[in-house]
Amino acid sequence: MRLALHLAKTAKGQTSPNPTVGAVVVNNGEIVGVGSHLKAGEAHAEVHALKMAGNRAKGATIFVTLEPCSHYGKTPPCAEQIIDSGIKRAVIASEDPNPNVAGSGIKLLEAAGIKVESGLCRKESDELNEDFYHYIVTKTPYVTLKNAMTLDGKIATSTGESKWITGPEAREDVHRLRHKHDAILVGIGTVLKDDPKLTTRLPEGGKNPVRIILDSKLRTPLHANIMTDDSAETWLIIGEKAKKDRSAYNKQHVKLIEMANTNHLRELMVRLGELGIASLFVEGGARVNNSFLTAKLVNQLIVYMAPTVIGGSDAPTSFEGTGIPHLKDALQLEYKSIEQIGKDLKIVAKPRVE
Ligand SMILES: Nc1c(/N=C/[C@H](O)[C@H](O)[C@H](O)COP(=O)(O)O)[nH]c(=O)[nH]c1=O
Repeated sequence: MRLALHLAKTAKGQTSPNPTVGAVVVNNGEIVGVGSHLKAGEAHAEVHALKMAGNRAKGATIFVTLEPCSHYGKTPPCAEQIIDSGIKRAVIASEDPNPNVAGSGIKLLEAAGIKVESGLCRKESDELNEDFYHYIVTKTPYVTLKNAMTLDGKIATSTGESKWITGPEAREDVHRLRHKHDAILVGIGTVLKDDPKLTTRLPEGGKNPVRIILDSKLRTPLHANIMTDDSAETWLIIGEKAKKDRSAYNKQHVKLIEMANTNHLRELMVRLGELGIASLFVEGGARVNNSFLTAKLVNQLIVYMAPTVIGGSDAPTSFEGTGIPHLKDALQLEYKSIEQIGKDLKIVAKPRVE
């Protein structure tokens, strides 16, 4: 199962809106087939592993990180293919989170006389696809909010300098996160201040997320990187009152999405969910962070903390704006991991489930 989980992990970022899944077929203690789901619409992990096993799947055991599908999607159901292959035992980490199909794959296997055990490494498997589970159930994107700040919580100096607070290793890690997300969101403030590319730039390459800009008054400059660089889509979230002359923004990779009120982030999450965004990476700035914080839309917080101190009451912190006035209403999190990356700390925290 650990090998199946590793196979699933390596494809994270490639399979949206599907989960990442890994499968391993073992016959008499020998690995005879392995597979991962590599791209939505293509073969599922189990199919790759069974194809590799061939007739050595007969009497074998399949280890799979997510319950085999039982419905006809773009490919025939895996449960049927497992049955036809002669597998005699199936070990499953997690049941399918889709309430409509949870357990039906397992039932099909058991009805065909296959011995099924579920729950092995369930926690790791569920964590791997937490965004997918959230999206399947809520139809809105799973939101990861990322901050890069100094030890004293600043994201820039009082004179506006911010490049760079964190080191190259931490910044490369941020690009790994971008690769794993369907979309990246920043406010117009970040576009005007940093003119970011918001693309995934990794030595080994990677997928560019859709670039989403909260830009109620349509102030994105036409010469901005996100407008001139068409290697990724750019969606501008604008208000109804945004200046009418929108023709200049009429580009192949640019979409204008009009909202009655761009501050209604929950409504925006529904719209993005409808547009197939299952995972959203919020990279600031501080006012946007505050909006997601006060709207209680943060599903995961990732903080890169540099061992530097800059101080200054005018130096901006990660969450500006109103903040949460009373401690009793503070966003309560629990630490999931704290690791050092280069000179910086990477802290992953998730809202505490009451
Ligand atoms: N200032 C820092 C960051 N700053 C991140 C900015 O808010 C903005 O997302 C970047 O400028 C994006 O640029 P591009 O997409 O790479 O062209 N982010 C970091 O991780 N560390 C820092 O030190």
